[in-house]
Amino acid sequence: MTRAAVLGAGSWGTTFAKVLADAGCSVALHARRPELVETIARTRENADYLPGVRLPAAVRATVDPAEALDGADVVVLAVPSQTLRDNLAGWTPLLPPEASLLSLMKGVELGTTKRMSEVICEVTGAGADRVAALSGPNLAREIAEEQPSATVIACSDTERAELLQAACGTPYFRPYTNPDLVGCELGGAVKNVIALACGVATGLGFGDNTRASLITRGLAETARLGMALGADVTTFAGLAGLGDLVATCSSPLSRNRTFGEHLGQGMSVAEVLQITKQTAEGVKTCRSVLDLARAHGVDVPITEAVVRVCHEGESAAQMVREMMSREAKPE
Ligand SMILES: NC(=O)C1=CN([C@@H]2O[C@H](COP(=O)(O)OP(=O)(O)OC[C@H]3O[C@@H](n4cnc5c(N)ncnc54)[C@H](O)[C@@H]3O)[C@@H](O)[C@H]2O)C=CC1
Ligand SMILES: O=C(CO)COP(=O)(O)O
Repeated sequence: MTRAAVLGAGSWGTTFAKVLADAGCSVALHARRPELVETIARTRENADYLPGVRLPAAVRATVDPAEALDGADVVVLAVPSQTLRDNLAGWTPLLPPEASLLSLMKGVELGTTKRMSEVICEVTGAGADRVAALSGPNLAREIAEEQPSATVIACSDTERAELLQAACGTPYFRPYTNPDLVGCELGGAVKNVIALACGVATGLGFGDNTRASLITRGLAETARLGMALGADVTTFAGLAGLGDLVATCSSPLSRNRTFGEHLGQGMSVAEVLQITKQTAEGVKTCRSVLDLARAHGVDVPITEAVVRVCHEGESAAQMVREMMSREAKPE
């Protein structure tokens, strides 16, 4: 039986622990707060993040990362992207040397512009063949409710990707493999930025034409950046590209879209941050994506607009005016 350790008991970490258990793994779920561990053990529910979802008996919550990691074949990382480096510093000495390291995170590190797999390799010293990323249209709540969906497991080592695919496939969760780690990780990170823009449009009262325009042009800028970074352009037509972009930009469950919607309704970034309890990765990752794009000479107008609104005080209305008055060009 595969032994999995899931580090991070937020909405996606907890949901993925359930997926792994339903796929037949024995799962240790590491949470930071002892009271949450105690509640999960007593009620079989993580009421803070997934109220009403019963966790299988094969999920064991623990506050001790050493206990979670002891004997793990698969280590799943599910913390906010900007905290990963610090989290890993504590966990690295405890990692079993042969374990696969699977990132669920969708962000790019501020300052370094590194993707999560790059941070993992750098901090842990693991070879690239041991590190994988899972990305796709995977809104946690829907998966926790066992609504059917598909995803991608990206790893340069295809055999390892296939082992991970087998470890987390269930009747409601269908993983595909893809060797294009760069494209899959970038698709997951940039879609959060585009979802913020779609949220702003929704908050301003705009409808499906606006949203579809942003999704389509957002995909174009993601693919341009991806190609500059060496990704396979076909990845962006897949689940980790278009699939995730459509789900996140369309769903009221998305934290990024909801964040943008509040901005579009006139709230300030500080006000929205105050009422946002979970991670909306795009708010910080938009800056890293813009840095990456500038370093590679790639035009990313939607990302630029999101950076202006999130970090430079531009209003949502001004953002729309500026985007719609850009110079005319061929598609
Ligand atoms: N929730 C979702 O539907 C999906 C989320 N993701 C990605 O998974 C990653 C994790 O997201 P969620 O579980 O949704 O986030 P969340 O905000 O629900 O939970 C984050 C978890 O990380 C823990 N954590 C550990 N160290 C932390 C620190 N230093 N600061 C803050 N929190 C810390 C928190 O205690 C919490 O359990 C993100 O990169 C997100 O983009 C990807 C697909 C779906
Ligand atoms: O990544 C996600 C769906 O695939 C979740 O999106 P949010 O982080 O915006 O909720």
